[in-house]
Amino acid sequence: MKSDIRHEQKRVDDVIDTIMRQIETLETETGRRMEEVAETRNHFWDEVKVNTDTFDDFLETVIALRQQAQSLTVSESTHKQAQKKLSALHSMKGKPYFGRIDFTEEGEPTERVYIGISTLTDQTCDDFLVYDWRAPISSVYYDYPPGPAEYTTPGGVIRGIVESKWQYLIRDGVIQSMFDTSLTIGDEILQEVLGKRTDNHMHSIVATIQQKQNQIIRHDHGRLLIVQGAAGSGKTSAALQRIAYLLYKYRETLKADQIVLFSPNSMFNSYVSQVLPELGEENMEQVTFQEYLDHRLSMEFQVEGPYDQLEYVLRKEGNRQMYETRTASIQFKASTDFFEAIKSYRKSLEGSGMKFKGIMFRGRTILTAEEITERFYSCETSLRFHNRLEKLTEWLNSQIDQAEKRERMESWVEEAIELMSNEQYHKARKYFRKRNIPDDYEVEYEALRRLVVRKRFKKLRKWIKTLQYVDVKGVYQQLFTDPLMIRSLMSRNTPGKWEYICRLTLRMLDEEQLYYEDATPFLLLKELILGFQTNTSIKHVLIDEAQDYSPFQFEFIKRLFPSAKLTVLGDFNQAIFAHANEHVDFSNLTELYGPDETDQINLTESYRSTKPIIDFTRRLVPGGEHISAFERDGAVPVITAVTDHDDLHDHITKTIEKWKAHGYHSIAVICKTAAESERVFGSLHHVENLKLMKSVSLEYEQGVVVIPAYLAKGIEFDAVIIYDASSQTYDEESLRRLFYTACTRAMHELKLYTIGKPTHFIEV
Ligand SMILES: Nc1ncnc2c1ncn2[C@@H]1O[C@H](COP(=O)(O)OP(=O)(O)OP(=O)(O)O)[C@@H](O)[C@H]1O
Repeated sequence: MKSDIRHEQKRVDDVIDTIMRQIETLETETGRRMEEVAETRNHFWDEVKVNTDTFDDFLETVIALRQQAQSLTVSESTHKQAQKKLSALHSMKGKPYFGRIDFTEEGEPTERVYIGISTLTDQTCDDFLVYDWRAPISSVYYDYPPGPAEYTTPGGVIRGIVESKWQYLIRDGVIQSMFDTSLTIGDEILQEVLGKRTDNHMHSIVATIQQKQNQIIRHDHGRLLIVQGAAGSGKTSAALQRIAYLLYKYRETLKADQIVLFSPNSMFNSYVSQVLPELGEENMEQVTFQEYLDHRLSMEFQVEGPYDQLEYVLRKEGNRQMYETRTASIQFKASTDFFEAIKSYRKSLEGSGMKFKGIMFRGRTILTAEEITERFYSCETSLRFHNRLEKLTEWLNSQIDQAEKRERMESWVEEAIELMSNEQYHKARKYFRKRNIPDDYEVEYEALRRLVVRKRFKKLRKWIKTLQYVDVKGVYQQLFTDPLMIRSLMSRNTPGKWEYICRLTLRMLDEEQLYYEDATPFLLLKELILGFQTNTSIKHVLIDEAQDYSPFQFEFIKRLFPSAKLTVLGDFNQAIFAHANEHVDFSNLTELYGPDETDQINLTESYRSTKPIIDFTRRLVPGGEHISAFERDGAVPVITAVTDHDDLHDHITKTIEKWKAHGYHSIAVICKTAAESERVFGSLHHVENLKLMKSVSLEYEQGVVVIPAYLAKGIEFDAVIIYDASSQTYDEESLRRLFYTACTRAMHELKLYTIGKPTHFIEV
C-alpha cells in the first residue's frame, strides 16, 4: 500500500507540474491578450475613418466599425475563456483530482480515469491526465460500484467493467489518504467532508456526489424536474452542481446569465454564491420572488413582504377576529381553488365586468369609463381577449387624434406659444426646417399649434399605449365587492369567512396596499388581462425551497419564462409559510407541463447532520421514518428545562462559550419570530460579536447569530440552540414544520431549551 501511495504521489506531482506549466503559459497569454484588448479599445477610432460624405463612404465606415467591434468581441471572449481555464487550473493545483475509476471498455485495455473539477490534458493534448467531473465517462464514477457499468456519449452508449474505484484526499498537493471503495466500508471522504466545521459559504460537493444526486445533476429529459428531498439531503447542492453541469454540457450555447435560480432571500444568495466560482463557472442569475413582485407592483402599491406576512401570523397579536380573517384569507388566496376562480373570472370578463378608467385632458373628459366599456363590449367577441384590447387601443388613439384636432383651436395653445422661450422657439423652427415646412408665418404658426398640442398629448398617448387605461385594480376589487360573486367562479363552496375576507381586501386596496397573499393573484390577473410579459432568453429556471410557492407563483414563472426548463426542489416538511395547509405536495405541479414532460426524484438520505440529530429530528414529522441518516456520530440532542428567561440566558451564554472553545465557527440561537430574536439579541448583548439576522440582511454571517427560524431555512450551522422549545411557544400543529426546519439546521450539535414543558412535537 505504501508503494502504491508513493507511486500515486509521484503522479500527483507530475500532474501538478503540468498544471503549473499551463498556468504559466496561460498567464503570459492572457496578459498579452489583455494588452491587445486594451490597445484595440484605446485605438478603436484610429482604425476607423469616419466618412459620411456619400452613401458609399457611409457604408464603408459602418463596415469598418463593425469589423473593429467584432474583433474586439472575439478577443474579449477568448480572454474570458482563458481566464476561466486559469481559475480552474488554480483551483486544481492543490488538489488536481479526487477520484479514479479503472475502466475496461469492451474490447479495450483498462484505462485509469482520474476525475477532477476540470479537464487537464498533457502538453500534446493527446492524453487526458484528468477528466472533468461532468464528462460523460465521469458519470460512471458516481453511478456504479465495481462491476458492469455503462455511460452515454453523444455517439451512443459505452459499456464496460469498473475494475476498481478510488477516492483521493489530496491537500496542498500531498495525498492524505486514498481508498479503494470496493474494499472500504462507508464513505471515508464523505465522513471527512461532513465532519468539518462550516465557513460562511456553501461548497461544491463534486468529490462526493451521491448516485441519486447525480441523477438530478445530469437529468436531461422533459420540461420539469421535481425534487422532493429531506432536510439536508443535498437539494441546494444538487441544484448548483446541476447548473455547473449544464454550463459544461451546453457550453457552446448556454451562458450563466440564461439560468435563473429563485432563492428564499438575499442572505441565502450570499451563502451559495461561491459554489460555481469554485468550480470555475460564473454564477447564474439569482432572484427572489419578492424582488420580482416589487419590480412589477411597487409603482402602484405598497407590497407586503413574505416575511412580514409570516411574522404577523406567528406573532398572533391584535384583534382575534381580524387575525382569523387574515389567516383564512392567506390560506384561500394561495389555494388551487382561488387559482381556478381567478382563471374563470378572467374568462367571464370576455362577456362583462371589464373596468376602464375615463380619459381626461386638461381636466376635461375626452371619454368616460362607461363609453370605453361600451366600445370594448361592442367589439367582435370572436377575437382573442387581448386582441380586443388592441382594437380598443386603436380606437382610443383615433379618438385622441380627433381630440388633438379640437384642442388646436383652444386659446390655451396660443398662450403656450406666447410663453415659449427663445430656445424652445428656435428648436421648433429647426425642426420645421428639417421637415420642409415653408418659412411662412401663417404656416409656421399652424405648425406650432400642432406641435404644442402634440407634446401635451404625448403622456396621454403613452398611457393609452401601455394599457394603463385598463382598471386592473378595479377588476380585482370587483371580485370582492359582491361576496356572492365568487360562488359562480368556483366548483367548491365559498371559503370560510369570505365576507370578512372581502371587506379586508377592499380596505387594503383602497389604501393602495397589497398584502403578500394578494400580490401574485393580482399580478396573474393583470397579466391574464393585459398579456404576459415574457423572457425568452432564459433557458433554465431552478426554484429552491419550492414548498413555499403557491400555484399562482408556479404558473407565473412558467409563463414568464416560456423557453425554460424548470427544476423545482423542496421539502414538504419544511413548508413554513402560513398558506401551507396540511396537504402540501407537488402533485399539482405535474399539470404545469403534463406527465410526459415531468419527472420526480426523491432524496431520502440526509447528510447535513450527525446521525443522533437526524434520529431526533425525523421523529418530529409525519413520514420521518423514511428519512435515513448518513452514518456520522455525534452528541445526542439535549433538551434542558429552565425556570425562567434569566436562567435560560445563563444557560445559553455558557453553552455558546463552550461551543466556541470547542472550535465551532457558526453557532445559531434560533427563535420563533423576528420579534423574539430582537428581544433575545438584547438580552445576550454580553456575548462577544453576537449578530442579529433580519429579513433584510444581505450576508450570511459567521460567528454567533440570533435568527428567526424562517430565515434560517436553507442554511446551516455547526451548532444550534433552539431558544425556547416549550409547549407555550410551539403550541399549534401549524408550527410543527417551522420547528422541524429550525432543528434540522444543526450539523454537529443541537441543544433545546424550554421554559416549562417542552412542545408536544418532541416525543420523549
Ligand atoms: N454528496 C454530498 N457530499 C458532501 N456533502 C454533501 C453532499 N450532499 C449534501 N451535502 C452537504 O449536506 C449539507 C446539506 O446540503 P443542502 O443544503 O444542499 O441540503 P438541502 O436538501 O438543500 O437542505 P435543506 O432543505 O435543509 O435546506 C451541506 O453542507 C452539503 O454540503
